[in-house]
Amino acid sequence: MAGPPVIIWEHEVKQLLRYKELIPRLEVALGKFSKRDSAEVIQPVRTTVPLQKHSGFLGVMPTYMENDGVLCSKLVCFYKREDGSTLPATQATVLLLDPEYGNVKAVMDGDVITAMRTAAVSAISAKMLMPPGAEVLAILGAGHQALSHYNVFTEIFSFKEVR
Ligand SMILES: NC(=O)C1=CN([C@@H]2O[C@H](COP(=O)(O)OP(=O)(O)OC[C@H]3O[C@@H](n4cnc5c(N)ncnc54)[C@H](OP(=O)(O)O)[C@@H]3O)[C@@H](O)[C@H]2O)C=CC1
Ligand SMILES: O=C([O-])C1=[NH+]CCC1
Repeated sequence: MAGPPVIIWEHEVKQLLRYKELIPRLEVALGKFSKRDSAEVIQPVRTTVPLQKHSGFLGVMPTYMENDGVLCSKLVCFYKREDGSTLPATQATVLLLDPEYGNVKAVMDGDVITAMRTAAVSAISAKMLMPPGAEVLAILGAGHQALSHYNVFTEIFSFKEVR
């Protein structure tokens, strides 16, 4: 069981996560969530702690998948930044725990996970809702989410133009 947690740094997460594997896994996880079966997924609504002095929030996002033996939580801080600020708008960490013993098995950089997971679920919903023959992808903003959405949408769909 125990032993120190593995630390998975940002560059390692980047190497390990691929949309072509992430999307099918998320589709399965979303399907399990929709079943409302607590042995499949327990995922309470995110708890947020206001960081008023810093115009931000800490979000705590736990999930337990009993049948898959997965217990984890994301911790994400997000902020309203001043115009022109170079500080990150969000910073996230994901903890993986052993559900039987409760020890932390892995501490993962959550920034790439946040960027890719969020874009991947947008792509999954677009697969279902996008009109066939859509030719133009429009993205508002040009930050982290814009880039990850650009990456996944251009990887799995064919657009003539991106605005
Ligand atoms: N649902 C989820 O799971 C997640 C949601 N988010 C949300 O997604 C959003 C983007 O996050 P992220 O990409 O990390 O943030 P970034 O700070 O990397 O990017 C934000 C972008 O929005 C632009 N922007 C800000 N204000 C305006 C405005 N008034 N009009 C037009 N553009 C504007 C910024 O432009 P400029 O740089 O010029 O200021 C920047 O390009 C945030 O609201 C965040 O909370 C993020 C992660 C996960
Ligand atoms: O779910 C998430 O990771 C976030 N929601 C808003 C900012 C980050």
